[in-house]
Amino acid sequence: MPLVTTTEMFKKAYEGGYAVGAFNVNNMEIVQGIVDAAKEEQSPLILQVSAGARKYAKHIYLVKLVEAALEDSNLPIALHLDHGDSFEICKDCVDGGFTSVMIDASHHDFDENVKITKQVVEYAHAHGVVVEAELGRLAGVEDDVNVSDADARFTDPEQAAEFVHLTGVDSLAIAIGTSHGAYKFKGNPYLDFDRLKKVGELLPNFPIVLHGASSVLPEFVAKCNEFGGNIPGAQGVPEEMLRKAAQMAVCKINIDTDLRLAMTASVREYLAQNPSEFDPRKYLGPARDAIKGMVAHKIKNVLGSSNKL
Ligand SMILES: O=C(CO)COP(=O)(O)O
Ligand SMILES: O=C[C@H](O)COP(=O)(O)O
Ligand SMILES: [Zn+2]
Ligand SMILES: [Zn+2]
Repeated sequence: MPLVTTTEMFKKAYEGGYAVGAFNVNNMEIVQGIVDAAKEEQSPLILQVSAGARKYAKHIYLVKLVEAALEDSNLPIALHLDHGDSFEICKDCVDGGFTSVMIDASHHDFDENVKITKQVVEYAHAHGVVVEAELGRLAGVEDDVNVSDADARFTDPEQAAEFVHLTGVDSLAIAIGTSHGAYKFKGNPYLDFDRLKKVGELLPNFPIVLHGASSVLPEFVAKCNEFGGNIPGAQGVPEEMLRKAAQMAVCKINIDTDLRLAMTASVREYLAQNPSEFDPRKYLGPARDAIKGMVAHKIKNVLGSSNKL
């Protein structure tokens, strides 16, 4: 089966009250762990690549890994650019075989965001590629995504509706309280579900995307800290809230931090317990298994996308 766009996936997810997981990929073990889990669960899948991933692994290696995953799994897989910050990077990915791109011009003002997004939509649609955009700002800190808490702004529902109509975008990432990384909430977790509901009412049948949706699973944080790590006070989005969002207008749930934590916890544990081992396959194998287990859990118990091919 060739790569697919997200159009059909989102239509089914919207109607079925579940979400499709979009997992960030950076190397072979991560791709294999995710795809093996999706295969076991017979789930549709979005594999997404950030600018940082393209810098780390090179575009061509990631595309070839995903092509291998397609052949190996026979699943409907979309290959998506995560947080493209310019027309040029989106064009590069459209030309380079992706079936979906995100133009994140949310750091610009509304009119400029509309203008850049429209330009990407025009080019992508002419090449059979779908487009995700972002309105509102998420808080959080990661390599190529760095917005201070003070900058974070929740999405205005009326503006979201206007933005979608003006740009012709296929899906929209909104800010309702999630953030990137492992430190999402200082106190009790809170997501603005009334805002999400309003967006859903103003944009019927339109797929919404939730970024910063890792739940920062306590077992992985504890394992990292037990075996020499130092990530105190990490906190993610409770899985109960993700389930609720998936039943509403959210059709795509982005997960990266949980992959990083699963992998790092496993590598730390293995190396601490086997100090004389130095064969990378010995610690990357279990790390791949840890990713597979975590992703299978998400698909089955959180996203609800098992057996939805
Ligand atoms: O939104 C993300 C990628 O775009 C990932 O979010 P997390 O940091 O919560 O995994
Ligand atoms: O949203 C950001 C993703 O987690 C990707 O992070 P990255 O830019 O460090 O690859
Ligand atoms: Zn953004
Ligand atoms: Zn994101």
